[in-house]
Amino acid sequence: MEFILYEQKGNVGIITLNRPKALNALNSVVLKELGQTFDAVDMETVRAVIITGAGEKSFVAGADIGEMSALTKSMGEEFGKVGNDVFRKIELFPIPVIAAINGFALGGGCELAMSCDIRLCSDNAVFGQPETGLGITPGFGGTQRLARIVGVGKAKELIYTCSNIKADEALRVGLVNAVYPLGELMEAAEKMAGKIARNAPIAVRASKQAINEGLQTDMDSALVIEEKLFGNCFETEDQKEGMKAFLEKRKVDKYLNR
Ligand SMILES: C/C=C/C(=O)SCCNC(=O)CCNC(=O)[C@H](O)C(C)(C)COP(=O)(O)OP(=O)(O)OC[C@H]1O[C@@H](n2cnc3c(N)ncnc32)[C@H](O)[C@@H]1OP(=O)(O)O
Repeated sequence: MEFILYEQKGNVGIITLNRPKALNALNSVVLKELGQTFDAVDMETVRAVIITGAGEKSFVAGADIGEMSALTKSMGEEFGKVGNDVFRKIELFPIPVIAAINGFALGGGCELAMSCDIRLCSDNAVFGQPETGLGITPGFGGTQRLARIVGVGKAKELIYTCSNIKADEALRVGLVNAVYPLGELMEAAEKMAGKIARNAPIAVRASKQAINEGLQTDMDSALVIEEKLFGNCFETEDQKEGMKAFLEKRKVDKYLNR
């Protein structure tokens, strides 16, 4: 991999976008490698993934403007599909993905963060969708996910005005879950990932699936989705052990993922 670093620490996979000279901007190679990295995650042992940027200045400063400057209409549509396919893979990834946003998260960088389940950022983080200032729309899902996360009015304001927001406002509008001093961000992300990894993996995966699928439909249909996934948990060894441990007033040593 030229632009992606990956390491597994216990049950947590850590992906680092490593193109610091371009503030981790996303060109076609980075996007391809990012998709391949998720495909290669060991799903037997990894129970949560963290994605962050190399350096202390930028998570991802957007899609690569140099590459995009030469695109035609059809090439632009194809580039949008490349990014959307990778980000949809992340959004639908079976286990939780935490974005540890360590600086600029602009355009495709903000869109990448929004494809993750949980967003934690450092106090130097800056978010924005500056695309209309470049003559394009957001193209990796920003018109859809930003409105769903911060509300239609705020999303339209940010996209129409190309205004950036800092970490404190991102927290206020619900774009991030929490803000940390830069030097504490990864520790906080790994701590949260570790908490997730200690819970029953089948139940965590089923919860992500229920939320993702339920949001696509009406409440009655969504509750049926939840009922089926809830019921499935009762044929797992982890459910038997989890409830037995409570009744025996002890902690579960380790869920077995079965
Ligand atoms: C479908 C998705 C679409 C999109 O994402 S559209 C793109 C959205 N992103 C942006 O518009 C942000 C573009 N970048 C900037 O505005 C600035 O950067 C920053 C405010 C993030 C940082 O400014 P400063 O601290 O002055 O650094 P610097 O000298 O501008 O950047 C350092 C190096 O990083 C390269 N770079 C930064 N962002 C991108 C990018 N999005 N695509 C390609 N290269 C980028 C620069 O060019 C430069 O490189 P060199 O030193 O060789 O000139």
